[in-house]
Amino acid sequence: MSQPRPSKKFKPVPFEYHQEIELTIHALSNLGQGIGRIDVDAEHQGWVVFVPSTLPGEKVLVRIYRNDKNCSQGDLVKILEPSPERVDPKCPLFGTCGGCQYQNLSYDKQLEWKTQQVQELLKHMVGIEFDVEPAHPSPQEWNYRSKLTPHFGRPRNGKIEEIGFLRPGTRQHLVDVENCPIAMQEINDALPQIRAEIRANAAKYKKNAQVLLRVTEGRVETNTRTPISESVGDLKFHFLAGDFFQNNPFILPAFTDYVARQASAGGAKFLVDAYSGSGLFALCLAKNFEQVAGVEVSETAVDFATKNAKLNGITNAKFLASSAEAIFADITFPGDETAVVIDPPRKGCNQEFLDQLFAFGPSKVVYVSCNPATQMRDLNHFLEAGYKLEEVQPFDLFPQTRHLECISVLSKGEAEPLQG
Ligand SMILES: C[S@@+](CC[C@H](N)C(=O)[O-])C[C@H]1O[C@@H](n2cnc3c(N)ncnc32)[C@H](O)[C@@H]1O
Repeated sequence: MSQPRPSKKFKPVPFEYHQEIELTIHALSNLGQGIGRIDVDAEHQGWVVFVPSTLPGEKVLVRIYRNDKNCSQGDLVKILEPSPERVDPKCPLFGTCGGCQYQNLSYDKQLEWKTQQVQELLKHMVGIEFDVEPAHPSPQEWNYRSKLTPHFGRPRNGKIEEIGFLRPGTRQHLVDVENCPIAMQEINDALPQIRAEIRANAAKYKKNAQVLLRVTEGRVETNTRTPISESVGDLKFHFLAGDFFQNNPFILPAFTDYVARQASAGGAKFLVDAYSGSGLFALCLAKNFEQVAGVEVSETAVDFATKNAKLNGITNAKFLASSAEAIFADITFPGDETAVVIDPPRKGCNQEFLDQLFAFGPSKVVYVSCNPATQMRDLNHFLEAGYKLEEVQPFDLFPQTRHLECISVLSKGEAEPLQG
């Protein structure tokens, strides 16, 4: 058998290509990989090695495939001493499919690591030691996702091959996914027929594509332009199947209740919901405020938010189609009596938005984020502008994966104790 050869770019320091080393894993990275440190030689002491599918406390045999400037990357060859927290993954594709990173870790430990990850980001990116609240668990650990978007490549020799998700660490290699244990049962029931239809219509696809499967009222919708609905507590939301809506419905009542409790704790009379989508926070929180304004860039989402207010009999909320960067131009609420909920896309807030927000000067800010790293970057600006960090509460909207939502609560001046 011929020996595997490195690419021309391979840098053979400090390890040779496919060198096997024993390593003890001590932490998880924010990409969900195990992190180990090893003293390689006098020049490379405490050298960091990243290894997917490994857990803290485990002793493992690793095969190195890349050396970077400050660290190396390896593949797991063998677990020499497993962690007591290791569990059997539910999905036979775990480790091959890039969708989940933590199926091999008990759920309690997943939550602990997510909490610790936020704590460490606060230390390293904001420079503060802060007691993060324990991550709020999802009531459902499996079959929770109401949306799945499997990808597929354009046909080769007239045939569509894999329909699924990227392999870990690649941008083009797909793994075929027939069933996904984190997707709702409705999605898994619909998948075989949808996959068969894609393959039967292969000639239609000239480029790489993806298919949407979105659960609504016990069925699956695939047309991104079809209006669908979802209930959160006693409110009903309509939105286009392809537009943004949080995709773990089981945790949403606790998630929105937390935001409501925090936003109203300081006694603000008015609420601004920036990046408001189809009105989730604005409408769930409206009963706690005299007036509410939502701002959102997607005109269809604003139309739905306006209709959702009417549908739920809410009369004190209005929605504006505008970029959040120009959000306060049309807001007449007094800043010191206003709470602001911010829920931006993964890239976080830009400076233009933050400058405007600080000039408006809300008494309270509840910052909801699906990307704690950009949230921590932004928190530095809040602290510089005189806001105080009151509480940081991760919510696990994405069990079995490295993802989480993180809520940071900020107030202007002195923090007031929470009621109730
Ligand atoms: C993470 S989603 C949150 C939506 C809503 N808060 C929810 O939970 O359903 C972010 C939203 O920001 C909107 N968005 C993106 N860039 C924006 C911008 N510059 N100004 C206003 N809204 C923006 C997107 O259309 C999307 O609806």
